[in-house]
This record gives sequence, C-alpha cells and structure tokens, in this order.
Amino acid sequence: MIQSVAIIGLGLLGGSIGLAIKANAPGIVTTGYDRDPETRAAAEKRGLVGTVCSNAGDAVAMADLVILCVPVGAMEAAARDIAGALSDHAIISDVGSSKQSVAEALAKALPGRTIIPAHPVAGTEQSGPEAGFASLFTNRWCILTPADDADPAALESLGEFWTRLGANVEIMDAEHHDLVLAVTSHIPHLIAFTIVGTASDLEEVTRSEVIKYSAGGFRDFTRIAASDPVMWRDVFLSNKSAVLEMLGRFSEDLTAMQRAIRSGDGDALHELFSRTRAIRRQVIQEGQDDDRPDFGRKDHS
Ligand SMILES: NC(=O)c1ccc[n+]([C@@H]2O[C@H](COP(=O)([O-])OP(=O)(O)OC[C@H]3O[C@@H](n4cnc5c(N)ncnc54)[C@H](O)[C@@H]3O)[C@@H](O)[C@H]2O)c1
Ligand SMILES: O=C(O)C(=O)C[C@]1(C(=O)O)C=C[C@@H](O)C=C1
Repeated sequence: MIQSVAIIGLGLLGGSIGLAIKANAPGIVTTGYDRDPETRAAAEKRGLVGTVCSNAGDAVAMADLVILCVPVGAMEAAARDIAGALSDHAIISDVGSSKQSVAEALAKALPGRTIIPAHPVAGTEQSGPEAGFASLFTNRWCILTPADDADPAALESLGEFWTRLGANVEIMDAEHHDLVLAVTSHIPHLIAFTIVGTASDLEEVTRSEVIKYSAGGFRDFTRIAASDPVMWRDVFLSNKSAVLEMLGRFSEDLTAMQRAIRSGDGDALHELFSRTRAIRRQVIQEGQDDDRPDFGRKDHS
C-alpha cells in the first residue's frame, strides 16, 4: 500500500498528480522537488504537494513511490540525483511520453532498484506549476510498461495508485507503446508544429492575416502547436525510430492524397474522409474525446 509519494518536477504533470492525490487519496503524504526555485515557490503557494523540499534527496527519502515528472531528456539526471537517498522499498516510476528510452535511462541510473515506467495519456498544451489540475487523469488511460522481470507486487501497487487518481490502467510492452503513441500523439503534434510554422513562413500571406483569419481547423492546430518546446524536442529525440517509421507511412499517404487532388480523383478523397469521419464518431462514443468545454484552456484546479 502506497502511503507516501515524492514528485520530482512540479510542472503540469507533477502538479496535477499532487492535486489529484489531495482530491482522491488525501491519506497519502506528498513531497516534491523541482530544480527551478521559482517553480518550487509557485508549487508551495498552490499547495501542489504537502512539502516542497529544497533538494531532491530530501523529497524522496521517506517515499514509498517516487514519480519523475521531468522532460524525458532529463529523466537520467533526475534519477541520478535521487539514487543515494531512496529508501530500500521505494518504487520508482515516471510519466514520460516515450517509454523505451526512459526505461533504459532509469535502469542505468538506478541499478537494482524497483522501476515501473508509466505514461498517463492525459495533458494539455500548458506547462509549469500553474497549469496542473486535480481532474487531469479522470477517465484517462495510464499505460504501465514494466520490464519482463518487474516485481508483480510493485506493478499492482502502481496500478492501484493510478486507479485511485481516476485513471484507467493498461499494461503494455514499452516498444509497442512507443509505436502506438508515435501515431496517436507524437506525429499529430509534429503535424501541428509544422503546419503552424508553414503558415507563419508564407511570404504571400502576412503573419497578421494568419492570426486574423484563423479558421476553426487551423485554430485547433495552434493550440497543439503551443505545447512546451523542451518537452516535445525530447519526445522526438527519444522516440526517433518509431516516429520516423510512422512518418514514412504518413508521407506516403499524404503523397497519395496529393495525387488524388492533382488528378481530380474525388472518389479517393471521399473514401478517406468517410473513413476518418467514422473514426471520430467511434472516438466520441468510446469517451476518448476532449469535448469538455474549453478543456485545457482554463484553470481547472
Ligand atoms: N504535457 C503533457 O501533455 C504531458 C502528458 C503526459 C506526459 N507528459 C510527460 O510528462 C513529463 C513532464 O511534462 P510536463 O508537461 O509536466 O512539463 P512541465 O514543463 O510543465 O514540467 C516539468 C518540470 O520539470 C522540472 N525539471 C526539469 N529537469 C529537472 C530535474 N533534473 N530535476 C528536477 N526538476 C526538473 C522543470 O523545472 C519543470 O518544472 C514529460 O516527460 C512529458 O513527456 C506530458
Ligand atoms: O491534449 C493535449 O494537449 C495533449 O497534447 C496531451 C497528450 C496527447 O497527445 O494526447 C500529449 C502528450 C502526452 O504524452 C499525452 C497526452
């Protein structure tokens, strides 16, 4: 049974975990650390965790569960920081958006430790200590990617923990996770970053026109393209092979659409758009959409 949780990195994800514990599992004692002093001060002010510590070692010393909530490129450094201060029984987990590289980094920095990587598939385009809110994980998936020899009791405890925060828990192989998320999250973000960049670079269209005439579709892309640059740089560098593989497929499909438009093949366009419309309806039926009004754009705390 997890009775104390240490959160390293008090931004959107770390802050939301702290607030979700407070709301759903108030008996759990929380401590936290962020390397940025301003973030620590903001976390203290918002009460994201019970105790904000001034170093990572103090934050993790008494914890049953330590969750690393830093960009994936910073996981190894954050793990090294806590290595000497962990209690013997501590479970170490994370929330990184890619899983194979994080699992490798944690295993390298914390040999012999109980490590269960995880990815709550929930977020917004906001970041930092003001962005977190308690209901972020409600009815969202949290994917656990244990190694084959992971401790079953630790896996069960971590699953129970995420269930208490409102998430639906799924267990998946890390390699498969990275391939699936490349298609469902990483490439959609790359497309948004690219189209917004392309629009702002167009010489025939001024930047003020891009902003002024942002129609619905483009506006949705600008929300995603406003996501944190450090987080996303690290996601693409860490999930390189899966992203490049899926990007190859996507480029071929895009070329087929280009060909259909050039040759006036309305049937091909209609067939694809009908198929994608059906998928959207399925996503809504299965409750995986973000149709909560203004989701991610207002203070949800
Ligand atoms: N934003 C999302 O939508 C989302 C969703 C699911 C998972 N994730 C993953 O969660 C993690 C955190 O993302 P976020 O959105 O909360 O980012 P964030 O920028 O809001 O917070 C990250 C925090 O980590 C701190 N930090 C960086 N290096 C550190 C270190 N070595 N030690 C201590 N603190 C350190 C930063 O100061 C920052 O406050 C990332 O790995 C990301 O891939 C993000
Ligand atoms: O809703 C958003 O704004 C998000 O980008 C959240 C989102 C996603 O792609 O769904 C982003 C990265 C994560 O690792 C998990 C969730």
